[in-house]
Amino acid sequence: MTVRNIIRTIIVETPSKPGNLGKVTTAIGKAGGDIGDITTIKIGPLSTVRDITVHCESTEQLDAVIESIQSLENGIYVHAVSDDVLRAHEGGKIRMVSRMDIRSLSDLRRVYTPGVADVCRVIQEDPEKARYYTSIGNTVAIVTDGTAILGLGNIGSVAGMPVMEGKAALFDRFAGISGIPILLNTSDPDEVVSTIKHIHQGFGGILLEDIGSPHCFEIEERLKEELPIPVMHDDQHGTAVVTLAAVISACRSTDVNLKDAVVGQIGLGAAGLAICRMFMAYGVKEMCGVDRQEAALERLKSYGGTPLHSMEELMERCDIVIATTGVPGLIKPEMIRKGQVILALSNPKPEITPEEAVKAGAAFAADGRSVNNVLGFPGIFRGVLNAGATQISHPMLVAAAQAIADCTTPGELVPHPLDPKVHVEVARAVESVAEREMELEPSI
Ligand SMILES: NC(=O)C1=CN([C@@H]2O[C@H](COP(=O)(O)OP(=O)(O)OC[C@H]3O[C@@H](n4cnc5c(N)ncnc54)[C@H](O)[C@@H]3O)[C@@H](O)[C@H]2O)C=CC1
Ligand SMILES: CC(=O)C(=O)O
Ligand SMILES: [Mg+2]
Repeated sequence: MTVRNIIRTIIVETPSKPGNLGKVTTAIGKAGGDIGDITTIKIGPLSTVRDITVHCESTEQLDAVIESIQSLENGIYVHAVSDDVLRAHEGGKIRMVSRMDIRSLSDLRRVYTPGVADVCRVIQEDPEKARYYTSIGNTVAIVTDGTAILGLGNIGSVAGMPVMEGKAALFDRFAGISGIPILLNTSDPDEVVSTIKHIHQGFGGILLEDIGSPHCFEIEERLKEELPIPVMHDDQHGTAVVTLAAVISACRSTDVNLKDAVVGQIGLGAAGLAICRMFMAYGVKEMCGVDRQEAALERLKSYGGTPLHSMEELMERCDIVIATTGVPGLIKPEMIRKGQVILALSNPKPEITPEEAVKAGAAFAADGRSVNNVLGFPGIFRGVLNAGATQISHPMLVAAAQAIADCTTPGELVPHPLDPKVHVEVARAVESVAEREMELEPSI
């Protein structure tokens, strides 16, 4: 499938006669545009106005689509072109809402003063009760320092807020969890750790997001050690879980034994290194990697992986190739070996489109739209919060990957993210491992 990141709504007026909408849709298709929704806005005796959502590969293609419609003439007009994605973000994507109806004075006194004071006292006497009488146990901080926002780089945490709001929306939609974005204006590990430590008690868990490497590794490790609540850097472990699930499915379909396959990782940053660690822990014997930074190669080596000298060598040697570099178009079609599995996961644009990879001979190919950590993090946090676990462990992550793979229909690499079953199954798998671990090592 071609990557069509430009989504616009074109407002088109046509004469109210049969056949005119067909002319417009044909004109859009001829210029290479892909049609999404069509909504009729007005039907008059003489003319009809419709909103037509069009997905394009580039602004040049969008211009060609508009030109193609306009050239139809004979009463067919483009009135306006609006940017749906920007429009959808007007006012932000999330807000805090009350779970209580406040209609009477007695409601007010129950929700707020004086009634609330009794609840404060109950929690003061037994802080554990905050889990029952506040939203803390169902709230996760989504913390970024803005240094690795998608593949856009260090654009700052305010510019990254739309991503954090997106994660919060997904937490709510798929797991019923309140996600609260926290935008840091420091990426110094000491300051980040200290800031999160000072605010952690308002949250049931901490999701670190789009924090660049290598400082993300130290920040996560220290927070995991020092905080009594689950902490997970999603770009590391959420991505590794979903990638492992996708590769398990690909191996099932191609009759390849994953543990015997040679797996190559291009880009050994937050996502890439965690993917390597996850695959090696799963039992992959030969895990190769490349990165343009020597220190990243050293890190791979320290975990038992094999650093290679070039991407060409990796492409030549590996059966399964995963890329998380943030560099669009990095993998050229001529580098692909017949029968390879190619997961080019960078957002918003992959290292190679699945369409190009399959055309070049890949047996399976996917990008970051389908193999995306959205399949993991909502259920992972639902599971640990349900269990009251204080850590997210490696066995929980493997169980999450297995649950995702088990929800995948044959022929697909991963389930559809809107399939509610996948999030429920991930939560169930994580919760049951968490409970087992807590039985073995109950916290004091
Ligand atoms: N599909 C998904 O669920 C996810 C996708 N990603 C994507 O992965 C990409 C990387 O994200 P992070 O790991 O968080 O960033 P990062 O900045 O921690 O890592 C990027 C790594 O790629 C390396 N790199 C850059 N250009 C390279 C090249 N030409 N050859 C070899 N190595 C190169 C860098 O040196 C760095 O080590 C982003 O585009 C992000 O959108 C990240 C997390 C989840
Ligand atoms: C999906 C995601 O977390 C990323 O691209 O950074
Ligand atoms: Mg991310």
